[in-house]
Amino acid sequence: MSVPFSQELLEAVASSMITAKDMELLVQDQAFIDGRWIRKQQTFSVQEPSTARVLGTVADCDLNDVQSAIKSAHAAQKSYYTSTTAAQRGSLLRKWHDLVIKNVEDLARILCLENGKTISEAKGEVLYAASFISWFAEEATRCYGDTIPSSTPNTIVMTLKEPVGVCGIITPWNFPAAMISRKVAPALAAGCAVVIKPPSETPFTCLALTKLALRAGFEGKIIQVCPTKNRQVASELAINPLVRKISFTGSTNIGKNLANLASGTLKKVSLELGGNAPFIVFDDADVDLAVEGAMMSKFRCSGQTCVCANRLYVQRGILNEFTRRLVQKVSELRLGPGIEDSCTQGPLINASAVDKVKSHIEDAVSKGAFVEIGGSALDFPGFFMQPTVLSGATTDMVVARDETFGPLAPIFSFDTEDEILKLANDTEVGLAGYLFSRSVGRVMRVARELELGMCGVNTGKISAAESPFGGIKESGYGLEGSKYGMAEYQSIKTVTLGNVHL
Ligand SMILES: NC(=O)c1ccc[n+]([C@@H]2O[C@H](COP(=O)([O-])OP(=O)(O)OC[C@H]3O[C@@H](n4cnc5c(N)ncnc54)[C@H](O)[C@@H]3O)[C@@H](O)[C@H]2O)c1
Ligand SMILES: O=CCCC(=O)O
Repeated sequence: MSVPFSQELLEAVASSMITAKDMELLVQDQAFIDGRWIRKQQTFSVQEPSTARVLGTVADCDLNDVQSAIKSAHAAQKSYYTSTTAAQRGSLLRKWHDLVIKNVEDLARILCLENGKTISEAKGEVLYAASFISWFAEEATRCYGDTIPSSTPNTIVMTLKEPVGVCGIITPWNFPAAMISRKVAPALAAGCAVVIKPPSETPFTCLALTKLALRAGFEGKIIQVCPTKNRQVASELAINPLVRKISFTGSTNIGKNLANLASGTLKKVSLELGGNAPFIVFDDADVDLAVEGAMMSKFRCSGQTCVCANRLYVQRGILNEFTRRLVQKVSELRLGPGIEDSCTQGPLINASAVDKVKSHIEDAVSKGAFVEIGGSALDFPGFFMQPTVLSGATTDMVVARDETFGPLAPIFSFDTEDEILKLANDTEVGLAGYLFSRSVGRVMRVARELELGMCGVNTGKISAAESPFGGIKESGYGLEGSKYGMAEYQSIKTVTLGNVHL
């Protein structure tokens, strides 16, 4: 873990603001409503997490803007669906995908600057975001209905899959590109129109993706983007009766709040909420693989992913060896501004994210945990927190219950399978989890008993366009990606064709 930053590196960062060339091509600071880019008097600023400077300002939409966007999307949605075939919608998505790939460097730069993740992670995220677009370009043409043997003579029962209508899309800052494309691509494939409220910390990536979608040929009113810092304005998406579906990714409390608001008009709702992932290493695991998995799962995006390992449980027989090797790997990380190629860990999103990690460390240490490596925030204008490993973590510590959402790996120990299942499931959320063991029997037993939506076995990498993504318990409901992802944006209509001999 190398700090402090060198003079060269600081200079590289100083010259890293979004350039005029990017501005012309992809950077956009206006809202997109009713097929037009709208400049607003009222704006809000976006901070660069690596320097705490203002990266730019963006239109701050008011209630009127959001209502106009919804009305316009509603007016346009039906004809979009009826005037396009599934193959045509797929083809538009493929063009969008190709433009995203063509612009991967610029998109990654914008994403890296506004989010802070390293440039290589940012490129990885843009490719990941693109993979959802191409996946749903294919799925568009595979939305089969059923014909059902009827219990009534001379009758055919069939089902039609139809778009739900206007979809409100609300996403978080930790994946500024992928969280948008994972929702917008299936919605457009199904024939819906979308009104997007991008995260106020990272709106530029969403606006750039929107520009590319328009270039690909999507009709302007099918995609509307309303950046706003005002939560009440954003919640109009959950309230307005013209919106028929709300798809939200973010924290559990806001998700519950939006679900309550959406119940007023009984909208279809998908919620991808917070996690508290257990990462379980049994004595019979391949330790190198487990350490590699922990590095990937814990330190991706500096620990700010919903599927990040939050609690590392290691069986006592390999506790010391695992801890030693993990600490060694963490010592090789390079913390610094994401835009600098050689850095492997970027800053956190803002000062309160750093404070949260610090408070989890302080609480754990006050209750007996030991800081094996890291432990401090950097005294630097950006929001840098050292990757940290704690040993001796126990269940009374805040880290056992709360999603840290930062680069903190607390190591707990356990002895038996029964004990670890109780510990792992002792949380109100159930998004992702990981387990490492060479025993197939154990893997199947434990994977079945874990209360999770997603379980990585002998791997820290579980996210992919083809894999169903979603949680259980208070991590929400609904699935994204995969063959199930389209259904979230469709309703099934049953058509009963009677007296077919007529
Ligand atoms: N399950 C998943 O797929 C998944 C993926 C990424 C992040 N997350 C979770 O998201 C959280 C981190 O993201 P965050 O801090 O941006 O979450 P957040 O809930 O604060 O914000 C998410 C989005 O909701 C908006 N928002 C906030 N209050 C709102 C309101 N009252 N009405 C309408 N919109 C509102 C925000 O502006 C942002 O766009 C973590 O808990 C993480 O686990 C979950
Ligand atoms: O933060 C949650 C989403 C990240 C992912 O898709 O793996």
